[in-house]
Amino acid sequence: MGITYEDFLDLEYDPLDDDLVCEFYIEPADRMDWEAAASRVASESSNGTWAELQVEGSVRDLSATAFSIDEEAGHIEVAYPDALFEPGSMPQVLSCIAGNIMGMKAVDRIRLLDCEWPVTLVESFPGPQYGSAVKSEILDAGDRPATATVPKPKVGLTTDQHATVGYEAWTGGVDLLKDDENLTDQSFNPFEDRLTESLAQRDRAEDETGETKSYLLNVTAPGSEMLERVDMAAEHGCEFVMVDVVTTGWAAVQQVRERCERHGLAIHAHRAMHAAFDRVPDHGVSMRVIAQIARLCGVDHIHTGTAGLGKLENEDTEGINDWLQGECHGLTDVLPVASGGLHPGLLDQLLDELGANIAVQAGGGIHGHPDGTHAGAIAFRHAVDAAAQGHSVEDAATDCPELERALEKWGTETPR
Ligand SMILES: O=C(O)[C@H](O)COP(=O)(O)O
Ligand SMILES: [Mg+2]
Repeated sequence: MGITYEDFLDLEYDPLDDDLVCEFYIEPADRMDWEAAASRVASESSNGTWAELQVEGSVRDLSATAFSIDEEAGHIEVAYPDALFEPGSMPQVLSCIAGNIMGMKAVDRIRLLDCEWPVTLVESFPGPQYGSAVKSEILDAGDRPATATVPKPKVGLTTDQHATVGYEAWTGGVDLLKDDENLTDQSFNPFEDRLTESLAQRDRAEDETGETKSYLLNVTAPGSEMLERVDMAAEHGCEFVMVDVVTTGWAAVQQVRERCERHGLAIHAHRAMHAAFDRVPDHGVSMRVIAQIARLCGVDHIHTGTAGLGKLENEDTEGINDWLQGECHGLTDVLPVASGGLHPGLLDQLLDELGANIAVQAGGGIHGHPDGTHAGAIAFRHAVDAAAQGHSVEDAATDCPELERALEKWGTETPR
């Protein structure tokens, strides 16, 4: 007797401890019942196909099982046996659980909502080196949020302008200068020049302020070039690299993680393009799962949104942050980064929602200050410190004219 998709459904199945359990939202296609749709998801994402297969023996041990169907919520759960996966290979894992099934005609919509990662699979990945410990091991942020800024315009500043903006922001109180997602190695601001000039300004800012400062240097590049940029960052005394993790791909992130361990560098993950997977609520891969993948692969920071306060659509920032900072078979946590349309007037609300164990990043909310970057950085840092101590930004503005000016300009409104 062969294997058909019906073999991939067992509503009595109790997942084993080392099964990977995935929760999906699905909408079965026209004339497809729930059981048929759920079993096809389990089949196509493990070792079945549309046709009956004439095979016997241990190959069945690699089959996934759809074991729960909640028609009202549209949720199904599928358990995947450990042996289906190549340990430590995120591309292979994703080619199963978020592969062909995303385009399968048996379902009109399918979204990977959440995963329960078993210890065996988790232990095959490195996880982060530092996580939220970057705040004390690399920076002087202590119990307050770490602060970061992206020079704006996001591309087009010369190297000298970029490094000067860094100096102004660092001396205004910001911990981290950050490259933007689409700034890598362009003619107007070449990678190595930017690295050396920014770090020279960083050293100057550290001498003047007595605070530790660092730089989130975007090393995103194709192939071995990215690893060479990681090496360069370490040689020049940078403590972080930044990677556009979705556009660059998880295999490359895993390579960067390995190389960063050699140098003791922390990884800041920018999630540009995540919304192609997670913005449409009934299809794709949730940001929660993207964040889980990033933690397993070993990033130390990842952007998880602004709890709806900033300029970008976000899904459940709080829940994602809780997962990133919760227990997962001993993995180091990840420091979530709130970024995208933040300004000082939003920080008390943001910290109310997300707590202080985060990094907060503002580009426009610092460089768009009426008195420029330095004043913008002072306002931003003052608002962060006040919010971390439970004060409202309005109260905090009474002894900080820069913050008062920022509030006059932006109030406490969400930008668009
Ligand atoms: O990469 C980022 O996080 C953005 O550049 C944020 O920029 P903004 O603070 O101006 O929205
Ligand atoms: Mg950006």
